[in-house]
Amino acid sequence: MGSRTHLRPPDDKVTTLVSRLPPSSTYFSLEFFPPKTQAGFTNLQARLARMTTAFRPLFVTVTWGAGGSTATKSLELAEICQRQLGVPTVLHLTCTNMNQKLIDEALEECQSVGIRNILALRGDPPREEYKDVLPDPGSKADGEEFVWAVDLVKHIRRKYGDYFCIGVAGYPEGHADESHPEAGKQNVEHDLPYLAEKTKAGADFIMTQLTYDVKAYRNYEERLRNYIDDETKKKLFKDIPIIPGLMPIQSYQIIRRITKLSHAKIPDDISARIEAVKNDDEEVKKVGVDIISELVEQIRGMPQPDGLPRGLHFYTLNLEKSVAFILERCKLLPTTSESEASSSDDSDVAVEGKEIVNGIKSQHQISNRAKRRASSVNAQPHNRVILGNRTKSPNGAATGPNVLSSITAKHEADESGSGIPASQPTRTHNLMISEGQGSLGREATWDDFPNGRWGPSHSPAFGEIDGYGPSLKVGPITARRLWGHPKSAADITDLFKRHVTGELHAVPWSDDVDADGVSNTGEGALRAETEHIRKELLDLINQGYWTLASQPAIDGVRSDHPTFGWGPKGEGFVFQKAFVEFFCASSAWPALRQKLIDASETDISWMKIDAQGDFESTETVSTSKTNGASSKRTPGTSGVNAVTWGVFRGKEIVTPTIIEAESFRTWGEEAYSIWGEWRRCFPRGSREEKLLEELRRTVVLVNVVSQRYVGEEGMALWKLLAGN
Ligand SMILES: Cc1cc2nc3c(=O)[nH]c(=O)nc-3n(C[C@H](O)[C@H](O)[C@H](O)COP(=O)(O)OP(=O)(O)OC[C@H]3O[C@@H](n4cnc5c(N)ncnc54)[C@H](O)[C@@H]3O)c2cc1C
Ligand SMILES: NC(=O)c1ccc[n+]([C@@H]2O[C@H](COP(=O)([O-])OP(=O)(O)OC[C@H]3O[C@@H](n4cnc5c(N)ncnc54)[C@H](O)[C@@H]3O)[C@@H](O)[C@H]2O)c1
Repeated sequence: MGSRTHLRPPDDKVTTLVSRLPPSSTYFSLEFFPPKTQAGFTNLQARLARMTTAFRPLFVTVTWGAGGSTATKSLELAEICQRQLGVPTVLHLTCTNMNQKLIDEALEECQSVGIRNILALRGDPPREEYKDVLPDPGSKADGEEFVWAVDLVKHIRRKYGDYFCIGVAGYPEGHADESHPEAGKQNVEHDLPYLAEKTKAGADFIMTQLTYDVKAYRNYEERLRNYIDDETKKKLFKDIPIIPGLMPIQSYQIIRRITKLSHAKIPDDISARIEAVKNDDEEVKKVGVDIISELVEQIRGMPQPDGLPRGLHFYTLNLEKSVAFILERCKLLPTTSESEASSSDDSDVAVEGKEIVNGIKSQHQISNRAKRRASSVNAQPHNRVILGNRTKSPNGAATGPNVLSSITAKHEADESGSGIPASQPTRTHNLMISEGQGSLGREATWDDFPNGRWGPSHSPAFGEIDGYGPSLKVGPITARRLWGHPKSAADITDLFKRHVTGELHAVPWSDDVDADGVSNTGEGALRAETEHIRKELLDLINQGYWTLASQPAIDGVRSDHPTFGWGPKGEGFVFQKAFVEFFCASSAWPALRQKLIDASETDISWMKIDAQGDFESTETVSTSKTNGASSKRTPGTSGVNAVTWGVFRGKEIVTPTIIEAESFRTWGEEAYSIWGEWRRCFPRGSREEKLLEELRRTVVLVNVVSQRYVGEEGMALWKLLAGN
């Protein structure tokens, strides 16, 4: 054990919580990731308070960025969940590609805040350069090396005894990566001996990769339950909790990307239902709720070993509405008492009044601040999905002390409950969240386009797709296959040219690429809209502007337009301002900067950042000019620029793509770390490695938007940038 003084922790181990549930009951857990931006973090706290109060999961889990990239934020979030909200928390922890001292620091920190559960993972395959990064002397046993998740399980057991309850990952459709290409693409049988090894080393429960394939999941669970370990000749997984991972469907783009990233198959019938509504986000969410609710029912119908409660794990992506609908539809929530029902029309009182205790009160105060902030950008308070057949659960509510009042609370549940005691108006809250009623409903926005182009940075879901941190998305072998061995800036220019002509489907910064280097969406290298500005983009690339993203100006085309349309079909019009984002040499920046400053500020807005985090924009320059009394605009405005918007019948204006300073800065950090990851695909000291490091240090990242989108003026951006 570590040397620090620790709180006497409650027995919040997942296995203990499960053992206290009534036989054959159903429980669920929720996964969250640390948001990228400070505003997102603040808003997530409010959302967590709402979700844990209203949904009462048995426990929550907090992800860990691969290589420790989110270490501080993950620990902060886990502490908020465990201590402030009093919800038993599982911290995910990976063990590869980071200074291994971090692992013990994280485990010690968990002890000091009373966290009793770790999901022990490998993370990305280990990279050579991390082999020498040893932990502090004495913390590792001789010969101990972190290569697989089992090494972390062993380390935790050796050093921390049985303080932690340990979960490990399972893969119903098989695990896939470059570390064992000889095993074929995905092979459940290949994984089983290693899952057995993790269990024998001390794992207490298995949590699975997300799946939409109920047949594959049924086979997997059956296979595990009947698996006989070669060494012990025992049925090793006979009664271990196996918790299937389910991800609510938030948008067409997200499900396409996430299933590719996680190598999960979408069965044909499910795929057809989603494809049929793919251009209408609201419909996708509705159908998604149906699909996941059906999966939940099918999984609940599968036999469990005697009396073992059935667990379900929801990957929330920090979003709340779809989960609220699914929990409601599947009757996974405690019922509403009469008094609760009567409070539903008076939601502000119900939320902020006497039933909210201790820390949670302040959480709701935070959420009110968040509400005010949210209303300033992209607020869509009346967004709602109407679902039929909402019935009240026939089972009684769970009883017990108030979990939110103390971290030592016990967790008990009846047959339908989730395991968290019910002294809050939980079902009422849930209905408010899903139906958009009262203050809870207003706060619980859909975050409609959280991972589309660049949604609002204040969304807790902003910018993440899997919550495991920034990444090149492919391993070294695939990176070299896709992008070759760059030895000069001209080689990089060539890659970008090939990308924009459609010959190469991804550059290292593209989202649309999975671990095998294949397009995620299957829609090809670029969106169809890019065709309209291909010539202009190629001109820019030839000038040394390596373009990463762009869009042409659009002046009110119908929402069912085959190239530019989105949103409810035939019910509105969509608009876009032209923009482009690119890297260019820092030596080219002063002249370009001057050109942008000389352009009319009402026509152009721009932002620039470099590897050191030096940020400049129209507004910072404008502010400094104001100090010299030459500005034409109000300084210090928020830096928020809606560049795509839609006007639909009966709705507020929808703004799926917003360019703003905070998200640009966050993206900038990620974009430079991708240079760093690409560099590591080559041997130390090689020409390629030196070139990529040199470029990482010296290029600047620039984003330019033209405010003019009407008629001929829509081409003004390209003319400005092309002109010398
Ligand atoms: C529920 C869940 C949560 C996750 N959370 C995170 C997270 O927060 N952050 C993050 O970065 N990633 C996360 N991941 C992703 C995970 O880190 C990756 O899937 C990783 O590639 C494998 O991790 P693992 O723990 O399954 O590794 P392992 O158990 O080590 O297995 C990795 C692969 O290697 C094989 N293998 C294991 N041991 C050996 C051996 N001795 N010899 C040969 N082959 C072997 C296995 O069969 C498997 O194919 C999560 C995954 C799941 C399912
Ligand atoms: N500025 C920000 O705040 C911010 C934040 C996050 C992400 N990003 C950018 O978004 C990209 C991924 O986001 P997304 O998946 O939502 O974008 P996306 O897939 O919607 O792409 C945006 C548009 O850029 C075009 N495009 C793609 N690659 C291009 C290239 N190399 N050159 C010119 N145009 C190209 C696409 O065809 C599409 O029209 C990242 O690569 C990054 O450049 C920017």
